Amino acid sequence: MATRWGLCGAGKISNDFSVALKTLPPGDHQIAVVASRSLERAQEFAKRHGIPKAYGSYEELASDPDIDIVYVGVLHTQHWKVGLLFLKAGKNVLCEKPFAMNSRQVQDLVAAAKRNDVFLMEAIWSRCFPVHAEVRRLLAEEAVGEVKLVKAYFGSPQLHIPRSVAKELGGGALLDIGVYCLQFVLMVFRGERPLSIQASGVLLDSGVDESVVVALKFSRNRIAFCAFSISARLPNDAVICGTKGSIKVLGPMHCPTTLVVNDKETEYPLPEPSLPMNFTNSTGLRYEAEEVRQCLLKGLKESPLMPLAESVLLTEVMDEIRKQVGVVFSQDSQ
Ligand SMILES: NC(=O)C1=CN([C@@H]2O[C@H](COP(=O)(O)OP(=O)(O)OC[C@H]3O[C@@H](n4cnc5c(N)ncnc54)[C@H](OP(=O)(O)O)[C@@H]3O)[C@@H](O)[C@H]2O)C=CC1
Ligand SMILES: O=C(O)[C@H](O)[C@H](O)[C@H](O)CO
Repeated sequence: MATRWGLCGAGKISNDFSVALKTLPPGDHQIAVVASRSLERAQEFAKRHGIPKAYGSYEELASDPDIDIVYVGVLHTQHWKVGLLFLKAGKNVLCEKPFAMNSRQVQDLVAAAKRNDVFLMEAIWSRCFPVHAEVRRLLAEEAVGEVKLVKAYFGSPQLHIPRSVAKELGGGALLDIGVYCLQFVLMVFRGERPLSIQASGVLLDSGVDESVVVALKFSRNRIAFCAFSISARLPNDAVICGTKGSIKVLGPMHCPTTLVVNDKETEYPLPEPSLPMNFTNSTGLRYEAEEVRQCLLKGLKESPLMPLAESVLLTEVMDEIRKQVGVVFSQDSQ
């Protein structure tokens, strides 16, 4: 029986998610419906992607009994509101990153999932990539000795994109792309809460972060350094430095296909898309979709690859960084 998906939002990432699912066996994944605030946009999207049903409201999607899980692909300013709508309707939810605008909103989502006994996962798709699985395997066998330092960069010039720069649209580097650097560090250090966080950043006139650097300290004298920017192009790689060698995830580290372990390079190629995509390596969204399917088949309520407790910690770390660099959203006082 195929996993039946309902898409919330008919935008860019939903387009890529739909195309990525087409690289998986149709007996395993089907997109049953797409919902948009605009029925016309939903119908156009459904026609382009061969989706049988289109709704002009998220509420209709929340009431549809014939879907197994909702993919939330709307702006992160909407994740909390629409996530609660679906969770309270008893729907399983895969919600795009960042989970929500702050840790209080994330905790509300987690509480609603537990209260309604449904599956919930933050779509940190990176963790489902074969490269990240290999990184976890190498770390488990201490292939580079004791890890002492982690570095993760992500710079993507996107000041021309409204949702990247407007505060009311959840703009800023941290929530959009810094989240990938920080999640990588937490993955390497197995979800440990950092002992200290030191952040420094520069803000746009809109009050969102343009570029940020962060130093994090962990137990046993381990440290991490992250830099992320929506104006500068950075190498976008991540490096794990141990006492016996190094592991390098080549850019784009958030959707990687190349791993270098002690100077030995291995490729993990992606399938080609059947339709145009909006973002880099988006057929890699297939990996998180399959992770979700496997979780649902096992009756799990969260993914071991991105546990809800780690999503809460990740957002708490981002809250602290925002506090230090001076980015405040309206959602922080609601
Ligand atoms: N995993 C990944 O690789 C990526 C993840 N993302 C994440 O996906 C989410 C969506 O990003 P993206 O697809 O680029 O966004 P889009 O600009 O394409 O918007 C997505 C949807 O959000 C809704 N929306 C857009 N603007 C507004 C607004 N002003 N007010 C209310 N709703 C609005 C619309 O839904 P509707 O159709 O219902 O009107 C739209 O279709 C973000 O949270 C982003 O972080 C983005 C890129 C890559
Ligand atoms: O998740 C992402 O990839 C981000 O939302 C950015 O919008 C962008 O795609 C990075 O280049």
